[in-house]
Amino acid sequence: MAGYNLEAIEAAPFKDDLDIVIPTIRSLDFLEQWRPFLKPYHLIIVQDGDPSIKIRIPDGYDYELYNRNDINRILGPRASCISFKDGGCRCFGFMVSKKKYIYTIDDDCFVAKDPSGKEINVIAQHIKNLETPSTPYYFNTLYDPFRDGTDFVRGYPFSLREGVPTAISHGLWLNIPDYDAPTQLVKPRERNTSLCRYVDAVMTIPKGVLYPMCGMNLAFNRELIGPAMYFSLMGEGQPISRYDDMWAGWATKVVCDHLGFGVKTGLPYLWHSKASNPFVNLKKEHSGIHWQEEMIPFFKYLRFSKESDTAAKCYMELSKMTKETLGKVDPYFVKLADAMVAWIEAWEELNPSVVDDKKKCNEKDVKAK
Ligand SMILES: O=c1ccn([C@@H]2O[C@H](COP(=O)(O)OP(=O)(O)O[C@H]3O[C@@H](CO)[C@H](O)[C@H]3O)[C@@H](O)[C@H]2O)c(=O)[nH]1
Ligand SMILES: [Mn+2]
Repeated sequence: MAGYNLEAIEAAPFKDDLDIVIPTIRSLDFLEQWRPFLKPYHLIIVQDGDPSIKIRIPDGYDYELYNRNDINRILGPRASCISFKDGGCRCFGFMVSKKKYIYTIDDDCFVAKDPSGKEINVIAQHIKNLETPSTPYYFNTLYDPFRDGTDFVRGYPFSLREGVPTAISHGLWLNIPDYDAPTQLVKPRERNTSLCRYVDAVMTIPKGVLYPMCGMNLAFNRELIGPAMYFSLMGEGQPISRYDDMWAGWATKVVCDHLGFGVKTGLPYLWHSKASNPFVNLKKEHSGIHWQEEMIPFFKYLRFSKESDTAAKCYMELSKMTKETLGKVDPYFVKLADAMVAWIEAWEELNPSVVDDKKKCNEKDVKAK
């Protein structure tokens, strides 16, 4: 793999460039097992539910902890855009981070082993995925050409071999797969534990193709796509749940396609341990199962204007399109569209440097002319 020193990426944990965001309603004992891999990093823990409950965080980790009182204090009226009693609250951690990369993981996920029995360093693999280009415009039949021991195949145009910057790295799961409730109900004992289901591949999701992004083993470049990584309004008071990450996945994919960024899926795997209750999940996600037949064509056919040249501008335009088109499906989408605006306004208030720098550059350009 020309030009990329995998050993350097493996060794350099990028600890000053990456925050780990964990949504939780439980204690964080799962971090004990992750210590060899996650301890060097700064954690942003978003405690959901009752803020008066004290959660236990294992010693030795460097972290900041936010509960609902903190979210309300920091965001004021805009706090209503952050889900309550739903794992989607994690996106608050994306907003308050100041780092280039985010890795987000659920608290029922553990270290998995690859077919050789070696423990998988999810951070090292995600960083490799994010630090090497994506190839969304032409499919490479040997999958990720930037991995050690592989390359572009014959017939791959040299004009496309530079690839594009990678914005998102979507990891997978052994043991409990991310199934929806109906599938869980008909296949209650299905486990992804046989090594033949360990697919040793990383691939770019082609431009124009959507995918079901799961939030439990996910990394992304905050500077490229952060403002669009809004885990939509779910949980208490909302008619839909367990679609927070799906919405974020569809939205970030269309924004990446528009801005020329890439999305990869595949390695790394982790071990998902907790099968949530399929009957509870059915109640939570039934609207999503119905509405996704409308949401997916909406994302598939939408087009951004050329003026939308940043993730934040795309997201503001997406909010308008959501209200106009999906608002006819259900009033929930009108509320969601407003929440999307509040999210961007809050993001820009907490992250002024990027927005202001862009404005200053533009003003300088104008003066120079
Ligand atoms: O009200 C809540 C519920 C959960 N959390 C935290 O969010 C994650 C995920 O919770 P859990 O593992 O119980 O949920 P799953 O049924 O496995 O589904 C989630 O995992 C993915 C799909 O499998 C997707 O991320 C979710 O749909 C944990 O860290 C909980 O502590 C919460 O903050 N608030
Ligand atoms: Mn889970």
